[in-house]
Amino acid sequence: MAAGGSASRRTQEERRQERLLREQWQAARQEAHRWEAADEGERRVAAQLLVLTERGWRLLKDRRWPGTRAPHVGLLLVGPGGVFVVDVKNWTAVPETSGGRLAAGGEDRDEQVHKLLAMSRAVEGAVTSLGLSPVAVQPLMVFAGRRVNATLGQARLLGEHELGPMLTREPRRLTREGVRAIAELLGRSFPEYEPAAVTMTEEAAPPAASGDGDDGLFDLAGLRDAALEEALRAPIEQWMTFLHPDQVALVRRNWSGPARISGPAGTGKTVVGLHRAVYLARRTTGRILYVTFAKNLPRVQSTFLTTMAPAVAARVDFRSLHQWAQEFLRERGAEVRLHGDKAETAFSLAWKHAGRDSLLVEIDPAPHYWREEIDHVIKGRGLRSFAEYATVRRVRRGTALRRVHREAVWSLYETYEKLRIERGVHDFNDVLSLALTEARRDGARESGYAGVIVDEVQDLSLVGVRLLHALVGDSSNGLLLIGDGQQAVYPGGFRLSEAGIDVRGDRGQVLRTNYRNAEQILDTALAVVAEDAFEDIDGIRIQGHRDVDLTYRDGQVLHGVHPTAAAHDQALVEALRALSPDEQGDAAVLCPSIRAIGHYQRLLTRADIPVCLLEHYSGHAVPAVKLGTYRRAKGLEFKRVYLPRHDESVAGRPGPAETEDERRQLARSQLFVAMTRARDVLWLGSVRAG
Ligand SMILES: Nc1ncnc2c1ncn2[C@@H]1O[C@H](COP(=O)(O)OP(=O)(O)OP(=O)(O)O)[C@@H](O)[C@H]1O
Repeated sequence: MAAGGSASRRTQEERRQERLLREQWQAARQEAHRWEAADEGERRVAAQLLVLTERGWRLLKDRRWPGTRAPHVGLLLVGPGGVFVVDVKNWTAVPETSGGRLAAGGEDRDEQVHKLLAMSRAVEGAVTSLGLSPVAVQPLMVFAGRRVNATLGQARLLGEHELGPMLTREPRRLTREGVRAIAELLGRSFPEYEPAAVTMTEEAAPPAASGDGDDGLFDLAGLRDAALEEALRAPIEQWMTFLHPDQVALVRRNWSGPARISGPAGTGKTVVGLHRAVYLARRTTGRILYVTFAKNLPRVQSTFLTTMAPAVAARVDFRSLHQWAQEFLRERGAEVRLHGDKAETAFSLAWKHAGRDSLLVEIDPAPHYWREEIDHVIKGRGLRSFAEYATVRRVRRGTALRRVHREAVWSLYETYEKLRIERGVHDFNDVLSLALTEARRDGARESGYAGVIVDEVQDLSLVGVRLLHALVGDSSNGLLLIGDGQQAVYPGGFRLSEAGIDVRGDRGQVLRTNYRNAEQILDTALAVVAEDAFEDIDGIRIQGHRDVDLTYRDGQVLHGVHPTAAAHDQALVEALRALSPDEQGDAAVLCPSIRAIGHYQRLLTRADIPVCLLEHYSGHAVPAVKLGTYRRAKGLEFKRVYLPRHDESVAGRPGPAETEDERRQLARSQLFVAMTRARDVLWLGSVRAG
């Protein structure tokens, strides 16, 4: 019954929309018919755009571009889907795109695209003062009497048939008020060419479109379906369209070589990175690589970019560094035998032969610390000889090692390598080193990437950064590194100069306004790392307690100390149960270790609270509480964040290890990252000691 009822409501709504559109189309045809400067094809295209003006869009005709000798540019269209700079073509020859150029009838017509792009850039510049990102400005060439749907770099090419439905399907990014403000600004910036340029013809008779079928390629059914979908679609998030003007300036910046954007947590670094990816994808015909260290983040970021700019999404590759490196090696036919477990076994044996009875146990008896030393210091930095290791600055490894200790580490490393090679397997570091060798063999021009953007760069190894640099070299706008040394969640580190990357002067930019966290939350998080000065990847030392500008938002930090672990867990369950399903979907429980994840997954499942592990999260709304480690939460954010037993990982552990301070500092950085994922509510659970 219910389904039948909704089907008939849908049919009624379809009919209503169709009637409305037909009326609007006929009125628009009559108005367009009176445009003197246009021929019949252009009038039909104009009529389609006039239909949109009945649906919340504003059309600015015959605009002049002041201060240039460029001819007038035709139409500017502003609507819920953004700003479109429109050039209508009524060519007798069929438009073709090949080799990234526009042609028709065997003649190159690419200069037409260049003119349109130049105008589009002028429009992008004009709307910067309103904080409108270039992603919301699109050059559009429309072909009267044709069916076309293509992109050529930044320009979209649409036929008369596709125009109305495609524009109606654009993501909803501007409100009615936004459309009005932008149209007014553009009206002032690009005045009408000449008041007389668009005049009425003498003959004001209605054209032959009064229902006798002469609708050209007007796709009534397509537009009807798009209009029905539009009513159901929620607007996309504000940050996908509007930025701070300083952020827009970074998105549009022309850098003569590698560049870096840094800034404390929540200052919009990733947001700038995503807009920049779209900007570069539109400026070039090449591919853009967007890389992070974390495995789950690329999926989430790809979802965001697809929502922001569906037309270029397929040209931006979101990858984790290791995933990308493996694909790269496979494509080149290079053999990779990555086998984490067998490599781990090789290390365990190496520890037995060359570690557990060595001097190293004086410093730390746990093999894990020495595994990290090999991974992050020796192999992560691509060290080849003991001479190099003997003198290397061990960035973010505060525990001092004397020469005898370094000799013992080197002997452990050599034993591990021998056993690993005997087993015929590679570890994660080997994958990056092999890829670096391949990339250097090919040279930057062969990589096919017009731009590489690295997010959370502080988590990469030196070899990883060298690899990504090798893909684009020092080309203009080639490499953009985004990150914040304070949020390093892995041991070890490097300086950019060691990778041969120079970001001095205007190529190093800092963002300072936090848009994410309520003040109380940020204060609580900063208190954790207040004493931990750190060295950023540009080699500059920064105090733990940084000055950050806050955008006003109210929030809460709830700290509960419970007498027992069971009472603590019960309090967590009750806090999550009190949330509505939507609120649960915007909440995350974060833990320092994988073991703790298992515990809380069982706890929440038993309490019938839906759970989505962060490793399966893709950025789409899911009505379930997210659950993952602090490391997995990197780069993400949630309205509510729950940190059970949050103080235990940063508390000291019993035992003599000299590495304890270093470990605790790393644990504080991880806790800081976890806390700064919270926008509105940060729940901190503790179990009373003793
Ligand atoms: N100009 C802006 N206006 C409003 N909100 C913004 C703006 N820029 C960014 N934001 C919001 O700020 C939040 C943080 O942005 P983003 O994730 O890019 O920060 P980040 O610096 O990469 O953070 P982190 O280093 O902690 O991962 C996001 O919710 C984003 O929506």
